[in-house]
Amino acid sequence: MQLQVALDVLDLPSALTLADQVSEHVDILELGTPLVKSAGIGAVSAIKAAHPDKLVFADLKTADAGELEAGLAFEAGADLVTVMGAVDDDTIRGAVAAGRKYGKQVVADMISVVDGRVARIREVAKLGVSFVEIHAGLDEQARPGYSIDQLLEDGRLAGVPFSIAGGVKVDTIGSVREAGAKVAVAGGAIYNAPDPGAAAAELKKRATR
Ligand SMILES: O=C(CO)[C@H](O)[C@H](O)COP(=O)(O)O
Repeated sequence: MQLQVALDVLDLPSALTLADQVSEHVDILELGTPLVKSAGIGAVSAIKAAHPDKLVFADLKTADAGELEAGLAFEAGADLVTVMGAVDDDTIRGAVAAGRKYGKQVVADMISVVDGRVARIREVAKLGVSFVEIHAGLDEQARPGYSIDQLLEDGRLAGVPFSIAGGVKVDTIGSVREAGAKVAVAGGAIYNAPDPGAAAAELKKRATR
């Protein structure tokens, strides 16, 4: 299973510093949505230039104009982008068309799709995305009683390639791997750690056990 670090910081210098600290232990460097919004699409190019050996993931969370927005990120050097799994099928189709044009990957972020999530995952997979990200966002995670377990169960049931995002930590990444995830996404567990490099190394060790 691959490990993806979510660089959920708000400026490019901080993102470059964090990427330097963790890159040797991760497979994918994600520019978090707040980073892309605050630093601009040029941050994708900067991260890719600094780490050309790593896959760069632009978490656009595109909700409209899928081909246009995905194309912007691919032109900037992204290897993967997100389109929202909850939006119009034509928006997803457009992002997929851009992926085909650039030879890059499109990931459907299933954030906020809770009821009927397995069925929608299967629908979106048929639209041509490379995989789906079964995802509980920061606001959902903050609610009392949140558990990653339902994400894992839906991944097991859906039967399509998936990643998991939503508070992946040292004590849950083994379950993420056992559920059959292609990628585990970790943000806070890495960037909030006293030593992000050591935190990423420990997660990677458990991701590939
Ligand atoms: O896309 C995101 C929030 O919308 C985060 O990048 C994602 O949830 C991973 O971060 P964490 O491990 O802290 O949940």
